Amino acid sequence: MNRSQAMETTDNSHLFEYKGAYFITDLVTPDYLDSLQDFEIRDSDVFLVTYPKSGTVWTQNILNLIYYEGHRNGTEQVYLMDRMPWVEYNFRNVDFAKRESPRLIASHLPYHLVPKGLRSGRGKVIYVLRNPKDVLVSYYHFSKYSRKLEELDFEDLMERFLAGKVIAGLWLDHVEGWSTHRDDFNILFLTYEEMKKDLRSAVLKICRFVGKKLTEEEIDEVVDRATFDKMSKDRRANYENLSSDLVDHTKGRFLRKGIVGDWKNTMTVAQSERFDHVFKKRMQKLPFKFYE
Ligand SMILES: Nc1ncnc2c1ncn2[C@@H]1O[C@H](COP(=O)(O)OS(=O)(=O)O)[C@@H](OP(=O)(O)O)[C@H]1O
Repeated sequence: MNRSQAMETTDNSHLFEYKGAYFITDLVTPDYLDSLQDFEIRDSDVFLVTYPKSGTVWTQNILNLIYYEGHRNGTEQVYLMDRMPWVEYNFRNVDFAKRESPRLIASHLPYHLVPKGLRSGRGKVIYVLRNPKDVLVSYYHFSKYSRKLEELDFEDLMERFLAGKVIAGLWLDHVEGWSTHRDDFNILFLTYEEMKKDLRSAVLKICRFVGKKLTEEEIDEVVDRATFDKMSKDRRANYENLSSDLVDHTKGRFLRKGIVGDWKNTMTVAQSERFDHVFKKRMQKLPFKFYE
């Protein structure tokens, strides 16, 4: 496939298509995405992978609280985006090869575009997913304050979402891809909903998966600092230092509501039915269930 076939713009120029997924035009190039195939993976690397708006920043914070005592006890003032940068949206120009191990890295990449080393079982992946209707609603609010996305009314955005013409591509492809190729990776799946229901258990699951032994008090501290209220006020974790080239801080927040089932406050019955009509069949085959 040549470059012009691989890169097709959507109806808007804010995103471009690359090998079945969509990326923010201003923030990454196809050449850089190509180069990620050979990004060298270390056994100690931990990748947090999500479809956008599924709980990335939340889990980033949890991992940082687990790994860094200074983040946990509040003595270090390092922003999450610097501690755990995005591999494909490298807007802080991080030199990953020079970073000390263990490296914590975030990504929205579909399984087939991540570095080859990760696909052959090196490093660890934590994949967090969320009810796609809540993802859509969160994305809708995000697109209002992001300067890199087109602002659409809800109905139009929903059609784009159902067609997969949004960041990272079709939700079903992303989740299905990671789920069906789980055996290629050293991977832990978590849902946003289980994290909301029992954050402590989710933190313990993550600790076990990455091989970190924290004391009961340290676990309590991680859980406390990862709550929505605490994170909203924590400048290191709430993304309010994000450059105003990227977002208009007067129009929204990364930590918006942080609840399960907010789609019911936004979507009409007809919209929800339309969503189900397109998504339900493939969703039923997934090993994840969303009850709200
Ligand atoms: N601590 C905590 N508890 C509960 N929920 C939380 C928390 N931190 C972030 N969030 C919610 O996660 C949503 C943002 O998703 P992402 O961080 O994946 O966004 S992004 O892809 O990185 O842009 C966004 O969801 P919505 O509130 O529904 O918009 C955030 O509020």
